[in-house]
Amino acid sequence: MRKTYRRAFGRGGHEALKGMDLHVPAGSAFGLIGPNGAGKTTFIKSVLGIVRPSAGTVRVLGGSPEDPAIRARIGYLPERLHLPGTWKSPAFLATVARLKGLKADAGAHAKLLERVGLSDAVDRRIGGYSKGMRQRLGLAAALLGEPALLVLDEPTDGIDPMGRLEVRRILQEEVQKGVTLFLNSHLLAETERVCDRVAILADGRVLREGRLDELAKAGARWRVRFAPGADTAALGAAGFMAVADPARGAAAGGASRTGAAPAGGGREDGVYMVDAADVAVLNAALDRARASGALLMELKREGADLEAVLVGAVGGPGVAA
Ligand SMILES: Nc1ncnc2c1ncn2[C@@H]1O[C@H](COP(=O)(O)OP(=O)(O)OP(=O)(O)O)[C@@H](O)[C@H]1O
Repeated sequence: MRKTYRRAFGRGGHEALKGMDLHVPAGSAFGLIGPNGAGKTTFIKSVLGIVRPSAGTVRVLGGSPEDPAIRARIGYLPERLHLPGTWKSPAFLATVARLKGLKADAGAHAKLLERVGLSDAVDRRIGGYSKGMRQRLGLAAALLGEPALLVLDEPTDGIDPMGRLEVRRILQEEVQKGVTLFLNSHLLAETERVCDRVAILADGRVLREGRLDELAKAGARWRVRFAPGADTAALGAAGFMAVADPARGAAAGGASRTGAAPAGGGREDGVYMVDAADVAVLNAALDRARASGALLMELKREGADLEAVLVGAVGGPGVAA
């Protein structure tokens, strides 16, 4: 799929999506991540039928996103929520339900508000809600009518850690029920906790896509500390890179993930990095290190988080638009 935003006058335009091909399996919890301006919102809008692709097609829940029957099965939480400040949340949900063509069901709406932790705030005007409360109300609105697909743009924006836990629990319950979740979040830890699949989008193209555990495994890096006196040359031959961190003393906790020094330049504190796609490779490297007389003191997985995968795919700071 391609999307070029045309200029109002004259020729040309801005190509936001440059040949994006993405399949989101039904029932998955799918996270879309990428730098600012990558095209994430454009893609979401095309899934919702708000933006029409310049080339290619979008199929959602087996149909067209422009089909009202398909749209009715999608719950959407936009990044920027516009809520009527003078209203109260039950009236807001009732109106959204009517717009979605759902039957009026005050009891179901009350349960939904309880589920998102807003039952104590039903008598208050929405204008007085905190950012987190507004997000929760938006989530309740997205959940109206038990959608088959939930598209959430920054759902935990402004929500405190306990609230995030609650939102995550709700999203996990939905996925367990068979709902497909499509999440766009800058909070990578959130995506990591909620999603089982991830696509990395940058400059209008999908750079990586797959199961989170597989993407993470591919970039697995381990931080290892050996007892003083290890043979650095032998460790280098076994794949261990001495960490080059000028800040002496920060080795165990604060050295740069990418700051590896050539083998042979090992530091007194014995901290090294080793890349190992799986535990078998890791253990083989450790066996080689031990065979050279090195004694293992600490071992910590380093490169398997989503941030490392993203930086690895996109190329590190400075690429964000
Ligand atoms: N209506 C529009 N008209 C023209 N250009 C647009 C329009 N909407 C988005 N763009 C451009 O398309 C590109 C992709 O924007 P988009 O909002 O989809 O990115 P994004 O990944 O959601 O970014 P962010 O993470 O900052 O929200 C950007 O360069 C943006 O300036």
